[in-house]
Order: sequence, then C-alpha cells, then structure tokens
Amino acid sequence: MSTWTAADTEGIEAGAEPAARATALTKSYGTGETRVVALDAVDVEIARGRFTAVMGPSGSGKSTLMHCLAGLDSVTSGQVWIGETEITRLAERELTRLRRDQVGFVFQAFNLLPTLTAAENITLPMDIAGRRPDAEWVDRVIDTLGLRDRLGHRPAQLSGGQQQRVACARALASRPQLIFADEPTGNLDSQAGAEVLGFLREAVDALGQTVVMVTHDPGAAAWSDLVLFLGDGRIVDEMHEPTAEGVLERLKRFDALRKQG
Ligand SMILES: Nc1ncnc2c1ncn2[C@@H]1O[C@H](COP(=O)(O)OP(=O)(O)OP(=O)(O)O)[C@@H](O)[C@H]1O
Repeated sequence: MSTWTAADTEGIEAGAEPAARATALTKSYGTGETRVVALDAVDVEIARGRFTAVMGPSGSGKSTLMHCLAGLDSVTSGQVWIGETEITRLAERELTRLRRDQVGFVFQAFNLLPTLTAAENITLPMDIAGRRPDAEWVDRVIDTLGLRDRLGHRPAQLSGGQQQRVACARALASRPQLIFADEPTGNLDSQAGAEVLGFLREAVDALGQTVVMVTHDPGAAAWSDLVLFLGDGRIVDEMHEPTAEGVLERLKRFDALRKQG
C-alpha cells in the first residue's frame, strides 16, 4: 500500500500540509452477500494548491471517494482529514460547520436558484450561514471567472458555461480549503466545458485554491496536475502533468486488463 500524492510536483513546498488526506479509508454498502466494497483501504493525500483529477471505470469508487473526503458520506473504517482536522471524529453538527466553512462543491447540475441573480447565487451559501463575504476576495473571484458583466442576470439568461462559472464562483466565494467538482463539465458542450476547466485551473494558479475533480473525460483530466486512477475501490495508478492522449492510453490499458481478468 502506498500513499499517492501530488506534493512532489513542481512548486509545492516540501512538507506542506495536504489540503485533505485519508488513511485506510474503507467504505462498504450493505451486508453479507450483498456487501459492496466501494473503497478498499485507500490511502490518499490531496496536495494543497493543486488540481487533482480522479478517474476510473464506472463503479470504481470515484464519487464515494469524493463524498468521503468532503465529509458528505460516513466511512466504514479508516480516517479522513481536511487540513488538520480529522473529520471522521467529528459529530454531525461540527462536520456540517466545517464543511460549510472549508469545502466548496461544483456539481454537474449547476444547482443555481432560478429567481436569484448571478451575484445573489454566488453569495447565497454565505448569506444562509450569516457570514459576511470578503468583498475583495469575491471581487477577485468574479473577475477571474469573467462574470463581472453578468452579475445582474438570472440563470435562465445565462449560457450553460456561464451558469457553471457562477456555480464555480459560488464554490470559491467563501474561500474554502478545498473545492470538489463532480463531473463539472458533464452537461456542457466542449467549448463551455473548456471554459469552465480553464477557470478551475485559474482558481488553482491565480487564487491558490485546491481542486479535486471527478471526471470520465481524458480531455478534462488533462487540465489537472495529477490524475488518480481508481479501480475496484483502490487507487491503482497516478499520472503527473497528464495529457489527454496519455490518460486515454492509460484508460485503454485498464480496459484491456479488465477484459483479460
Ligand atoms: N448508496 C449505495 N448503496 C449501495 N451501493 C452503492 C451506493 N453508492 C455506491 N454504491 C456502489 O459502490 C461502488 C462505487 O460507486 P461510486 O458511485 O463511488 O462509483 P463511481 O466510480 O463514481 O461510478 P460512476 O462513474 O458510474 O459514477 C459501486 O459498485 C456502486 O454500485
């Protein structure tokens, strides 16, 4: 068992504390004959200030890994940390607060409220939490995502790519330690998808955020710094500075192995 990490990629200080990590993370569903082991003793570190992609065949455990790292799902055994906090020891209320303060989510469905403007959607989670947005930071996020001239528009008046950018801005607005994106380009055409990936990249490079993205798309994974490949609930490989072609080749090899097995 080895620990997969992006910490040794260029530009990250040696020894910098990971944004999240898990040791011996196991998640199973059901019991007895119907028991499914979705994650099987996974050790993983998510390097701070990096863009990590998670790939693997359907059912390999990608969403489960993301949900467990984000504290959205309980674990069967093992430990998970966000920053210095071991979230697997937290009571539900503390976990809810930590998630609210330190984690941002971008989902495939943008989950924007149709009656609110882009600006209102962006600050909604903080408004609900009774937190005052850091105006300077939110301004930077809005400019980085190119949303300045769209702030007064409602979601129906925005393109799919713009809606997803608003969803990205909403995830970034509270300056969370970690952003999780689950197939963020799944509902977008390739141009809008590239736009959103470019902005996630920018969030990492210009704003210093940490992004973890689950994707099936080698082209999307190529925007990341590190791809973690899952197979049957384990991390079976990794690729630094991926290219779409390289990722595709690697996925084909997994397919061939699975067919042989
Ligand atoms: N709530 C659940 N109850 C029972 N089994 C589950 C549940 N959620 C996930 N699983 C099982 O756990 C395994 C991993 O599922 P997971 O959704 O994490 O895979 P994935 O890699 O994200 O798949 P996909 O690419 O299809 O979204 C699968 O075998 C799945 O059927």
